[in-house]
Amino acid sequence: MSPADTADFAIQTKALTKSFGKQLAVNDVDLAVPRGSVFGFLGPNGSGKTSTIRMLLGLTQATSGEVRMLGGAMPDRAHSILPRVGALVEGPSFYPFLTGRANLRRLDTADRYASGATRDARVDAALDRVGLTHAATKKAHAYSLGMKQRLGIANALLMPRDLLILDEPSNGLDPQGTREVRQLISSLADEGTTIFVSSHLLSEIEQMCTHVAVMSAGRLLTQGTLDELRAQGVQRVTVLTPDPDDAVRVLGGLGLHPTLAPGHDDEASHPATVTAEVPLDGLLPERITAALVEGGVRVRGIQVAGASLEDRFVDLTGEGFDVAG
Ligand SMILES: Nc1ncnc2c1ncn2[C@@H]1O[C@H](COP(=O)(O)OP(=O)(O)OP(=O)(O)O)[C@@H](O)[C@H]1O
Repeated sequence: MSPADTADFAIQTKALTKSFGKQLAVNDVDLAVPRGSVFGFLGPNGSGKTSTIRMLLGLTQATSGEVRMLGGAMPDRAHSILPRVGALVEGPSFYPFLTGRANLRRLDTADRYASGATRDARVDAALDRVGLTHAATKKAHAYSLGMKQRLGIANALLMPRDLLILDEPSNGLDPQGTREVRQLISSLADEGTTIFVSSHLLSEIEQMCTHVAVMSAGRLLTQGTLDELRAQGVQRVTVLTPDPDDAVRVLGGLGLHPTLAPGHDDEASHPATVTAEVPLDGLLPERITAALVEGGVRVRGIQVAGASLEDRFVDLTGEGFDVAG
């Protein structure tokens, strides 16, 4: 990857691979995360998200492949890149009997790029940024999970960042905590920070991201904007009719591959359901309806519905996604 190729990307990987013994946790992954995006890194548990993130940040060595972040090669240029990258990986750990503010001061002290002269101001600004000023003097053990997660994000924000990498930031949070984290991510994105956020929850990615990449069993199945992914799907036509055989014939004549829903009792007056996939760039609904009517099919109902992102991801991964918020 030449630097010119990577100028528009906050993160770019090429053939990134990590194996643990015989197991390929991350298999030949080419990620391209545009600058300014909120990029959702979606995949079921165990699909290789955390291993990828750990390689991006230089926390573990890649078995093979390349990583560039903010235009520089990792891990060679880590010393100039990492100060511009904030990260929340595998849940923050804090000293329970120190206050939120004292915890952040401690963590900042451990950062060799952070200046002691500006520490107090930066800690207070980060607490303010995540809405924890009121709880700054509370001990961390008294924080709710959502507050702890926000304190973890505050830690990632102690220095000005061009890129934030957040591994499952809503893990273990209740709906209110999830909402708080989502709002925080949106407002950080509004300020121009590129955000790379992993999740196993499709609904979460759909609500806050501009882009998404889908991982399954170590492989990157697809990536792009949410709209691009939706556009890759298919639509489905569903016809309710007492003339299912004619409907199958007419739809077949339009080049579709219709199927009759099971359970039809062949009783002439009972409507049956016939469905077929329709390519998104294919037939218009009105053309399908006209062909059915012209073919003598008594249409009691017709619906042409787009595939949801969820359908698309199930198609891609062959597994159900956790869609709950
Ligand atoms: N240190 C390790 N040693 C051996 N196997 C590992 C190690 N770390 C991860 N793995 C395996 O690699 C695969 C990918 O794990 P990884 O944690 O990257 O997935 P993930 O998508 O982040 O899932 P989760 O959300 O559950 O963490 C899993 O099968 C996991 O068991």
